[in-house]
Amino acid sequence: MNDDLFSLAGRVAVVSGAAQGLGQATALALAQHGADLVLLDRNLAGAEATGERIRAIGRRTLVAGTDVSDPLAIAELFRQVDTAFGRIDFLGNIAGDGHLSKPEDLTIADLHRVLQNLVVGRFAMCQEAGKRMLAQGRGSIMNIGSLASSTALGRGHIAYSMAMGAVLQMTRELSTEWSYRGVRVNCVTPAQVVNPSLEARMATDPTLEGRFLKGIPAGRLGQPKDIMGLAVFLASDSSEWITGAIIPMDGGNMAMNAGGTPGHEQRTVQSFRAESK
Ligand SMILES: NC(=O)C1=CN([C@@H]2O[C@H](COP(=O)(O)OP(=O)(O)OC[C@H]3O[C@@H](n4cnc5c(N)ncnc54)[C@H](O)[C@@H]3O)[C@@H](O)[C@H]2O)C=CC1
Ligand SMILES: O=C(O)C(=O)C[C@H](O)C(=O)CO
Repeated sequence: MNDDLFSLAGRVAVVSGAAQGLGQATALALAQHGADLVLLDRNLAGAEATGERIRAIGRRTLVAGTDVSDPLAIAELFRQVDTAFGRIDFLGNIAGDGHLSKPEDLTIADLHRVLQNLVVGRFAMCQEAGKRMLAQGRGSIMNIGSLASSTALGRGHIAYSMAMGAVLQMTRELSTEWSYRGVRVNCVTPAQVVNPSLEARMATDPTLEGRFLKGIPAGRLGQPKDIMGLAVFLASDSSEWITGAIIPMDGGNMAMNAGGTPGHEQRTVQSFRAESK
């Protein structure tokens, strides 16, 4: 155990989705605590910009425009990591985006695309990183799931929820298979965190933020910075006995058992009965 509870000096972390949002915040936090970084994002220019900030504080980087829905590209990336760093201590498995469609309108092609991106992509990343971590006898993986991993959101989240539910079970299975060999696997499940697509949806529907906030006792939406300390903790030796955990990062959403935010104003049972007469 390191003297500094949260030191990542000498560690190598791979972070997907590193161009912006939760991935970028994770990468910056890990670098601030001493880790060298492998940064990947299909937005290569964005990942490069994150890399510049990380090199400015003296850490080494490998930056790639890898699309995580392409398992061959992932395998190639990890070969490059072997050459550049020769080890992997932490995986922040974060890249991904949403997809909205009513269940009755969801095309099978879109369903495949969402599952390929969020489920196959997250798994291929875990598998490549995990094989190396198992060989080292240590490592930590942080999968990003969602409040949609364990509760229905409605409002067109069918494909996304199916995928994020799978990410949660993937985490539990991998933790069960790998933890006794030194590889920990956890799942962070955020509620609504501000990002460009969420902001665009809130701009289109001015009632949306208020409805989100009804499900968030902490009284505000999440910000990318909210993941920084948690990511450092999960990457550090301080979380040595934390594995298979589902960690809500949600301003209290799961605790109040509100589930997702309904697509309509809440109605009391009384008013619902009156309407149904
Ligand atoms: N923002 C939110 O409210 C929540 C987000 N999440 C999940 O957290 C993850 C990160 O979310 P944010 O940082 O807010 O999103 P974001 O949209 O700000 O950033 C996502 C990043 O991932 C990259 N990316 C997307 N698909 C990719 C692919 N196939 N290959 C490589 N890069 C890809 C994008 O280029 C972008 O840089 C996503 O998987 C999202 O589904 C989960 C719960 C809540
Ligand atoms: O509730 C919504 O609408 C969301 O978009 C939820 C979050 O943004 C999300 O991505 C859940 O994972």
